Amino acid sequence: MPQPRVLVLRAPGTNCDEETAFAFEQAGAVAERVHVNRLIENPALKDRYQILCLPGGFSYGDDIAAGRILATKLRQHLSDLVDSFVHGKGDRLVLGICNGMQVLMRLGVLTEGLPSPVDAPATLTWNDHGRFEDRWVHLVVDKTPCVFLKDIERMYLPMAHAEGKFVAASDEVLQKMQAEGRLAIRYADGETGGIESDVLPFPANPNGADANVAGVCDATGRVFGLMPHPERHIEATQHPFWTRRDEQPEFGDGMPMFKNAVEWFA
Ligand SMILES: NC(=O)CC[C@H](N)C(=O)O
Repeated sequence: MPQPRVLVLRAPGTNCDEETAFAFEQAGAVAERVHVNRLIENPALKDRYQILCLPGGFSYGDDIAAGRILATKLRQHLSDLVDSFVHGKGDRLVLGICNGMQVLMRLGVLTEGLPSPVDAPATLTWNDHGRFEDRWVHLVVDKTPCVFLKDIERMYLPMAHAEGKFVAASDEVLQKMQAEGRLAIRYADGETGGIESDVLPFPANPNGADANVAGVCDATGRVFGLMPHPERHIEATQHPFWTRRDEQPEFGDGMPMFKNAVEWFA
């Protein structure tokens, strides 16, 4: 099987790049962590990679708004890189995890093609309770073209964010995203495993996100951002109750996402 090469983009304040590169490597890819300044010095580096991954963390200290500065830096200095992964020949993938999703949202690549009644069709803002929240959440996958979520129905993953509440600018935006399968993954109730209301009460929906949205993709399904951390649950023993399970699954719930990305290039 061809081994895709992953560009794991680092910036000051990134703190999940090692785990994310490790997850891709475990899934069979070749992953390299590259600082954004190295790419600005040598933009041709981008041609070595098939997957662009923006990992979690606090790039530039979450100053102004989480993801804002790195997104501006990418737009100002590396728009060719972004364009080649997002559009190009349509033969590359983009994944943003947590702070990476925040960057992709600020760049606008996850909301392309949507009506924009205000300055953006949708955004990520502060959790309803106004605090950083760090714990595990139940997730359900919608019918979606998202390459990373192929054949995945549910996941149990850690979340760790303060600015993770997905908000759409209008019902029209939400409806169009839903119709296109772009509201790819949502928070679900831990007891029932379902989504019983438009906005599930806390703690099932940890931030008050519209339609319980935890991650969205573009219309092609090749560009995906999610707030929870799949790279933190790639091994069965990372599950908080692993010692109480009768049988251990082969992998943690996050692993199939990385494998799907690798297999897309097969
Ligand atoms: N885990 C992360 O990527 C941190 C998310 C982000 N900077 C926030 O707190 O909103």
